[in-house]
Amino acid sequence: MVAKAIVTEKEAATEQQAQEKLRSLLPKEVIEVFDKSFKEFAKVQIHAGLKLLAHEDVVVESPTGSGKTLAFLLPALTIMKRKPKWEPNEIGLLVICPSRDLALQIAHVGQPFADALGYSLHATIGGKKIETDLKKIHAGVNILIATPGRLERLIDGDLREGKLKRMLRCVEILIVDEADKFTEVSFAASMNTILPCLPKQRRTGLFSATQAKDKVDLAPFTLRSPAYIKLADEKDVISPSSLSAFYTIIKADEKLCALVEFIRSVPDKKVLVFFASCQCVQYFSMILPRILSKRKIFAVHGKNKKSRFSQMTSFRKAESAVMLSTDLMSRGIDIHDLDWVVHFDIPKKSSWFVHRCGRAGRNGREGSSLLLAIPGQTAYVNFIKQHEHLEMKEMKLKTVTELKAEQLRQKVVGFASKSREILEHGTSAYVSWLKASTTNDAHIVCKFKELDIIGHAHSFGLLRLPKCKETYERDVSGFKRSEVDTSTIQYENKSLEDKRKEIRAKNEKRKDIYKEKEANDPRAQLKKKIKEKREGKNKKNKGEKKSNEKKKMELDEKENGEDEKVEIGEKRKIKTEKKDKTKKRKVDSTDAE
Ligand SMILES: Nc1ncnc2c1ncn2[C@@H]1O[C@H](COP(=O)(O)OP(=O)(O)OP(=O)(O)O)[C@@H](O)[C@H]1O
Repeated sequence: MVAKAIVTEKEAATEQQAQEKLRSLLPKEVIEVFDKSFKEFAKVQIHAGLKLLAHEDVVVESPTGSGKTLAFLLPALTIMKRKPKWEPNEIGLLVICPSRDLALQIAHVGQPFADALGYSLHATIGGKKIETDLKKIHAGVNILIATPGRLERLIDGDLREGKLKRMLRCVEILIVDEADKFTEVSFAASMNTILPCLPKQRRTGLFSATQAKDKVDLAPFTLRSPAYIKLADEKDVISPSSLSAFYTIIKADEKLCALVEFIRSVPDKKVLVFFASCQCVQYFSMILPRILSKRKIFAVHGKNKKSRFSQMTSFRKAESAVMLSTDLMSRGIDIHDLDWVVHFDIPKKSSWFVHRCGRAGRNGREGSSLLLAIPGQTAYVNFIKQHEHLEMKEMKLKTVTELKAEQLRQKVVGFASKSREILEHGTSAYVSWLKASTTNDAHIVCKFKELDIIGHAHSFGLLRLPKCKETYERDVSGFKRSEVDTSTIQYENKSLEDKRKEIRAKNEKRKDIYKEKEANDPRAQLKKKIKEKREGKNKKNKGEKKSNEKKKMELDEKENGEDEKVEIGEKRKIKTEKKDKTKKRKVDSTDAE
């Protein structure tokens, strides 16, 4: 597959001409909806739109927040409009994206255009019943926005009727948003189910801020001599020029204190904090509201599927708030007034880092990102600069002190000492952090064995250091173990506590019954006696055995010694006899000579 030359500014003539050219190609319904919200097309919308409308496949790489969503929706809807009528059971546009939240966001952007054109649009994401979704799609869909896993399950679930496959065979445009994400193994199975259902004679557009570095990874999409459109801001980097990236070096013990002090320093800003795992988001969403009681704190992660949408909506609406999230929100999510992105932990893949940063500084609006790095992670700053072309400047968090960190640790230990939920979530969060720290792609530059895991345990406010593979091999003597008896810590949730008490009582009762049974059961008594006797005997035997063994060894030594002596004596005797014989023979022979 020989790709065409990279599209450059020259090729698209002047910006104004290009604007007019694209405007002339779009249906009036689309223009009317677009003009309600925007004045002119973004650069990526011009370049991608002109290529797609010229019947070319495209691979588009454009900075985060540069307007890629409309860059594929506008031309895709225009291509659909070329067909006079779309029947309810014909899907003309299929958009695949990696997360539910992004699918809903794309549907939200595309709905007004679909309504204006009279097309039915549906976003199919996990969490709803397969049958319900299939029923809705069978009733009639022209534009389908789907997460791959969900679409795979719908195709598998519809095999009997096969109506969905027939609908997919009408697809004229396939759009894959955050396309490089689909080169990850986790999506391979789903894509292998979906792609063969689509007609080969279609337009395909792959969009992302970071396209796959190896073009071989794009093979499954069967692109036909695609145009590679690579747009970058002035500094020729993936991140927009409106984004300022920082890092700060803090001790592991002071990490939570650094996050709290930073959030306090931006009271009227919108902050998005990224953690390494769901468990960390769950845990810190329990303790941060107790520390920053005046701030609105929201949380989204893969486990809170039900409340995720409402948390996102509330965060979007809030003037100033803090959102705690996993990398679920690292791609595509558009919160146009987000001011800060904070990396509490580094992501699993370094390419996700720039996507995380790109949640801020969108579409020309100023935004910033801050990496909380601990000693041993400074190499990560250069790693990102080298691999992701994102330069970070150092920032000092002056209000963070050892004393404040220790006071905060004791405060969190206090929370955990009164709430079993916090105690248990803290431990599982810390264990998940340990595992994440050994599996990210930067462990080459940030070696796990150099990470201060004890300092992190203090930052998590743990009462006990969990026993697991990662802590097992380490010197944990520096850990500040709390004297609180954790078995006395109760759940805040009454029903949970009652259940725990019930289980403990049952266990105690079982132990008493066993003891009583053993005391009253002659056979058990006999068994116990025999066992004791045997143990006694064994002990005695062991003792005797040991002493016998010792005696035997002594005897052996002795016997061996004697045997050896005898042996040596006999050997010596034999030798002397031999000597005598040879002497005698000599004497004889000399006589004979
Ligand atoms: N032509 C335009 N003029 C002004 N703003 C626009 C235009 N097109 C899109 N936007 C706005 O820019 C913001 C970013 O758009 P979008 O989410 O499509 O960016 P993106 O490139 O897909 O970002 P990401 O790489 O993070 O997915 C949105 O708030 C959107 O409303």
